[in-house]
Amino acid sequence: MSILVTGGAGYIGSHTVMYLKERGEDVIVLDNLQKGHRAALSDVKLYQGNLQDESLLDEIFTSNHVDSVIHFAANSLVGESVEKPLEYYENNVIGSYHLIKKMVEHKVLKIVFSSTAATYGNPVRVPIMEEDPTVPTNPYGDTKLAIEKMLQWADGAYGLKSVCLRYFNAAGADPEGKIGEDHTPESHLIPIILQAALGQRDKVSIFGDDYPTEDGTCIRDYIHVLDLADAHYLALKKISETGESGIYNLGNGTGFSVKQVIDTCRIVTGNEIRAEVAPRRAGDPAVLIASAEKAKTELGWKPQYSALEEIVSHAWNWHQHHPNGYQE
Ligand SMILES: NC(=O)c1ccc[n+]([C@@H]2O[C@H](COP(=O)([O-])OP(=O)(O)OC[C@H]3O[C@@H](n4cnc5c(N)ncnc54)[C@H](O)[C@@H]3O)[C@@H](O)[C@H]2O)c1
Ligand SMILES: O=c1ccn([C@@H]2O[C@H](COP(=O)(O)OP(=O)(O)O[C@H]3O[C@H](CO)[C@H](O)[C@H](O)[C@H]3O)[C@@H](O)[C@H]2O)c(=O)[nH]1
Repeated sequence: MSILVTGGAGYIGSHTVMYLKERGEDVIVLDNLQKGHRAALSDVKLYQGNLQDESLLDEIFTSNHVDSVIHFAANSLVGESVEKPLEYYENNVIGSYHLIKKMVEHKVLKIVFSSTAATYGNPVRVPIMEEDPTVPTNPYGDTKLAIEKMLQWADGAYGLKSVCLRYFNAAGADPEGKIGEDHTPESHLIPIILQAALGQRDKVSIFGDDYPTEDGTCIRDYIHVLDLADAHYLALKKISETGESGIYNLGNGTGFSVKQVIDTCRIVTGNEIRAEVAPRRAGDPAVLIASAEKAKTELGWKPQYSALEEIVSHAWNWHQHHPNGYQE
């Protein structure tokens, strides 16, 4: 396969690029490096530019034999999207519109899209199934839902086949420690806790302890970044083999509260980690847990690193060896 990966220099994108290359696939990356890192890509052709640049997309599609796209490039922070919704509609929805338009023009008719659990909003049941209602509680989830719909209509009209992967909370790092998670500023729970374990923060803020959960803190389903990478690989194979579009949840089916995640990080790192309750963060649903049975049955997906301790230990290995991320 010859694959264009948008957002390939980002956290999940770079792990997926590495995974695809290890399987002998031909990969090129489009990333504007607003969040991504050149150093997260070894020996991969990078087009540094914006999704919305149609002439750059023309150049990419004419000078490479791209047969499919994996589309990660997006703004992806729940809290930030509530504060800056227009930036999210512009970068995510309008950016995807330009990409999809150019794919159709250049007859590149296979795409795997990074969707999210945030499309569901407050779930009507857990574990969440793909057919459950999608009522996002934040603009970020709404932009992803809009893109899913754009893809569905583009399938009917132009034969663009898509797999939308609704991942729950990506976490962990390459087990060999070659690459990992590095966002500035960091906002994700596990890297923030590990920064506190390294002494780079004095404490972790727990955003709300008055949710309707056992310990009052939000519950999430954490999924290893390499298990996500594997699902993208399987999704591409599925589109090529069956020519069918689909939507799949990706998670482990087990929820951990913010307090449980902090406790797990204390065990893995052996460090005391200070935590303090702070106000709720806008846009957060109380509980998100996946049913990923459909991905297991239809894509043949089998997560390899399901235990939270293992996920955290891979992240801890990366953070210990790269306390300043890619900036050595
Ligand atoms: N991290 C999670 O837990 C999670 C969960 C569900 C879904 N997702 C989705 O997965 C994808 C990747 O997430 P991530 O955590 O790796 O994020 P990330 O910010 O690390 O990666 C996104 C990459 O896209 C690039 N990018 C953004 N806008 C761009 C544009 N207009 N043109 C070119 N490049 C652009 C950034 O520079 C970055 O390298 C996102 O679409 C996100 O919404 C993430
Ligand atoms: O310092 C922090 C950071 C986070 N949290 C809490 O920890 C949980 C996880 O928060 P993250 O920011 O790590 O992740 P989100 O659940 O907000 O979102 C992530 O997973 C979503 C899917 O569930 C999205 O797709 C999104 O892109 C991705 O960032 C949330 O309840 C959040 O309120 C804290 O209590 N303190």
